[in-house]
Amino acid sequence: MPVELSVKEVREELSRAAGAAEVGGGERATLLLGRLFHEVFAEAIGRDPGRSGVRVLMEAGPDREIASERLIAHLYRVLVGPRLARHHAHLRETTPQVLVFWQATQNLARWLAGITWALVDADRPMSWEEVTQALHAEVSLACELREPGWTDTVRLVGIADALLHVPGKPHFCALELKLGRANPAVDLGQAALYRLIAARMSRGAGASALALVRFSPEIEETLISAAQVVEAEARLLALIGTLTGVALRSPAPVRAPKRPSMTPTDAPKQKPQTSYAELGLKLARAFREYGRSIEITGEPAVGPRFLRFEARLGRGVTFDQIARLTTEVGLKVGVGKEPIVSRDGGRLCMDLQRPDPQTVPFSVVVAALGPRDTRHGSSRLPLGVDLDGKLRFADLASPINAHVLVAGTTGSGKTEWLRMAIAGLMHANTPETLRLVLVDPKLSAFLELRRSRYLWPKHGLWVPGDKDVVEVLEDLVDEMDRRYKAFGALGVDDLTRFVEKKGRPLPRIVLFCDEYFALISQDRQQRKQIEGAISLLGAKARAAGIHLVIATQQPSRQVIQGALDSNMPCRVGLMTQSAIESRMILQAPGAERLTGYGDLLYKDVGDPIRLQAPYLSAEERARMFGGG
Ligand SMILES: Nc1ncnc2c1ncn2[C@@H]1O[C@H](COP(=O)(O)OP(=O)(O)OP(=O)(O)O)[C@@H](O)[C@H]1O
Repeated sequence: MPVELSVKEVREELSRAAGAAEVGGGERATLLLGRLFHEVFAEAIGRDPGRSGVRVLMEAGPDREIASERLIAHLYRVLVGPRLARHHAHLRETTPQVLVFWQATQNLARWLAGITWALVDADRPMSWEEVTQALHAEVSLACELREPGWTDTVRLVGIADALLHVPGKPHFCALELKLGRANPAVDLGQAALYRLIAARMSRGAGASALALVRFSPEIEETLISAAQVVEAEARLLALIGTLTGVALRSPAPVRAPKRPSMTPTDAPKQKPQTSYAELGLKLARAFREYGRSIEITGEPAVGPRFLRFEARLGRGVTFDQIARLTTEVGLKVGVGKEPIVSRDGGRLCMDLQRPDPQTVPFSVVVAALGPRDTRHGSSRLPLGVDLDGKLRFADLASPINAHVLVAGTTGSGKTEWLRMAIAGLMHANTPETLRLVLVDPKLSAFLELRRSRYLWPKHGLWVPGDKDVVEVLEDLVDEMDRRYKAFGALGVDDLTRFVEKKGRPLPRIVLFCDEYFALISQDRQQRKQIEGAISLLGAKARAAGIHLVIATQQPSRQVIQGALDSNMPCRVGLMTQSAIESRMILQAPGAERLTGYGDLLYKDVGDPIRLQAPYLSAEERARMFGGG
C-alpha cells in the first residue's frame, strides 16, 4: 500500500521553510473572500445556465470588450452581489479587502473571457455547454511516485482549483487561482507539484502544463513548463521522500507523519524491533541513575505513535517517585515528549514516543463498521485505535456518550478527528438515518461538505457571516420538542422505538462544531443564548436522536465550565498545552504529554484510555465529502 501525501502538506512544509505564516493562518475576512472568489469562479464555469459566465460571454456577440463588460455585470448581479450581501455583517469592517476582492473578480472575468475565446473553435459554431465541458472546477488529482533509493511508493494527491481539458486532446492544464499577495517560492513549489502530477497522469506525454494565475488584484499568470521546473522537481522529490519517511537517508528530520502500509489486521501485530528493546534498557538505566530502580518486563506493546513498556518497581521504590522523574528521564532517553507513566492494575506502564510514528488509515474504520442498517442507521462514533489495534467507538445512543467534547491545542489534530468521526458516521449511515449540522467558525474544516446530501436541510453548514448561530441551536431545540411530541403520540420514548413502530427511518442529527471558543468569545448576550441552548440539548436531546460534538482549542475554566462541563460527559482530549488544561477536560493530567497528530486520551466513566485517531487522507475526503 503506497504511502500517501497531500499537496497541501507539501505546501505547508514549503511555507514553513520559507518562513511564511501561511499554515492555517490568514484573517477570517481574507479567508472568507478567498472562499467566495473560488465559489464565483466555480459557478461562472459551471453548467447552470442562469449562473454560467461562459454562457453570457458566448451570447454577447463578437466584440470582446463588450462581452467582458457583460460578464462583469453578470458576475456582480448574480454571483458576487448576493454573496456580499449575505456576508455583510462579517465584511462590514473590511471595505479595503472587499474592494481588492472586487477588482480581482473583474480581472478574473477578463481572464475567463480570454480562455473562452481560446477554446472556441473558429471553424465551427460551438454552444456554451460545449465550451464549459473543457473546464472543471476543484478536480482531484493523484499520481504515484517511486524514486531510486525509496523504500516505498508515494501516492501524491491534491485538489486543483480548475482543470482545462480540451476535448479530444490528451493533455490538460491545471489551474491554481490565488487571491492576494504572492509567495513566489511556495507558489513555484506548488505549481511544480501539480506539474509533476499532471505529467505522471498523462504518462510522461510531456504535454501537460500548469498555469498559476494570481489575482493580486492584477492578473499575474505563470505558465510552468517541464524545463522550468526540473530543478524544483528534484528538490520536491527529495522533500517528499523526507516528509513521508520513504527516503533511505533523509537529509532533514521527518516533520510530517509517515503514512504507513498498515492494515487493520497487521497494525497491532507489528513485531517490536530490537531498537525498541534497547529503548527499554535505556529507560531502566536512566531511572537507575537517579537511584530508582525498575525492571522492564518483556518487550513493549507497539502502538502507532508510542511504545508501552511494562515494568516492576525495584525494592523500596514507589510509583510517585517514578512519576516525579519523568522529565529528567525523558531528556536522558531522548525521544521527543517525556514518558507518560500510569498504573494498570498492579503494573507500572510507561509510554514512550515511538521514534518511527505511524499513521492509522481510515480503512481501519471502514473495516470495523460492518454493513449498513438502512432503517436504524448507526449511532457509533469512531474514536481511535487502542494498543491492541482495536477501534473504539462512542455510542451516541447511550447516556454516557450522547454528546462529546473534543479539546486540544492548535495543531493537535482536532479538525482531522472531527472529519474522521463525520466520515465514520457517514459511512455507516444513509442521509435517511443521519443528518449533519456543521458549524465551521474557522471556515476551513467542513467546506467540502457544503453540498453534501447528509446536511440537515434546515441548517447544513454554518460559517461566519451566515445568520446567527443561536438560531441554528434554537432550531435544534424546536426539532427536539417536535420529535418528543411525535414520540408521545405514538407512545414511545426514544428514536429507536419510534423508528421500530413507524417502520421507517428518522435521521439522527449530529451537530459538529470545530471551534466553540470562536462562537462564544464575541458577545456576552450571545454566549448566554448559546449556552442556554446547549444546556437544553445536552440534558434532553439524546433520546430524540440529536447530539452535539463540540471542539475547542481553549479548554480553560472560562470556556468549559458551565454548559459544556455539565452536559458533555464524553471527552476526547488531544494534546493540550498544560496539565491544567488536561485536568479541565479529563479530570487528570496526561494530555499535555501526548504527541499530537491525533494521539488522544478518551474518557467517559473510568480512567482515560490512550487511542490513536485514524487519518482521513485528502483523497478519501474528496471522495467521501465531495461526493456527498
Ligand atoms: N490522526 C492523525 N494522523 C496523522 N496525522 C494527523 C492526524 N490528525 C492530525 N494530523 C496532522 O496534524 C495536522 C494538524 O491537525 P489539525 O488541523 O486537525 O489540528 P487542529 O487541532 O484542528 O489545529 P487548529 O486548531 O490550529 O486548526 C494535520 O495537518 C495533519 O498533518
